[in-house]
Amino acid sequence: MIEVIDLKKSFNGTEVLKGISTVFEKGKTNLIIGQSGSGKTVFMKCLLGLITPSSGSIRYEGRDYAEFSLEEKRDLRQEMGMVFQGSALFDSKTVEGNVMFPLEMFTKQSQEEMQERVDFVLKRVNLVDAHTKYPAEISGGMQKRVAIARAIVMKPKYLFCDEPNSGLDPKTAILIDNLIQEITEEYQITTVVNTHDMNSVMEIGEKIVFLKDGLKEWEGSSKDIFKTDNKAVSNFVYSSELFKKVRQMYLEERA
Ligand SMILES: Nc1ncnc2c1ncn2[C@@H]1O[C@H](COP(=O)(O)OP(=O)(O)OP(=O)(O)O)[C@@H](O)[C@H]1O
Repeated sequence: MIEVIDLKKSFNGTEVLKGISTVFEKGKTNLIIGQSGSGKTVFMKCLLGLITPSSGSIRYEGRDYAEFSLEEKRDLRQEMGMVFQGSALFDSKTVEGNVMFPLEMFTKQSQEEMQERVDFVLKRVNLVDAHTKYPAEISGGMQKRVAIARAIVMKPKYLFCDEPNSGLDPKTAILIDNLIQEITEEYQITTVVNTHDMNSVMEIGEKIVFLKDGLKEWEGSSKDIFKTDNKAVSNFVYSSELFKKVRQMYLEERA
């Protein structure tokens, strides 16, 4: 679980995060949405410990990050998996080499143990025949699966995904979303996803935090988002005619 309390961040006197408080529970897929420039990336980088907040606190399993020793910060970093926008795989390494990389870097496991773990996670993301292929030889959806396998190979407590669907067709995007949600639940990970994808909001939004101008404007689940009368969130989510119609049908069905 991650608790965020009155988080603020300024750059050169400009406040970008203006006091955000929220809770991300384990076993849940938590989404951060909001317009470009609303502070999503800065917020996620604070959660990852890559940016130091100006004030406020972030608690991991109840413990304030500011109180962690350097060693504890390093340990925490190893409990965090990350799926980057565009997958960020090493082109010169095979699928297997990419997934094994964190184990080689951060553990003292034997080759056999590492191989067993790599085989397990690749199977878990439904990639069984791609071990020796290079990223350029597989599809974007498969690359995403490799990125997810690499993110979970160290058995993380926390999983952060930055725009995991960017560049994918809608059907593949839904498969990737569902995979992230399944893994989150199965391994009881606290997952935070930064997304622009409204399909993701509807499909896997167990908890959605909507940021606007550096503030939490709204939070709730994908079900709540159908019913909300918050103008900012409905203007953002229902900016397309299709989603307006979906929402209308949902509300009519329940009238
Ligand atoms: N290192 C930095 N120095 C100064 N300003 C920054 C820095 N990083 C981000 N900002 C500013 O913080 C604001 C929020 O940026 P952020 O990247 O978090 O937005 P975002 O919601 O992730 O946008 P997008 O959806 O386009 O990725 C922007 O005005 C940005 O210019």
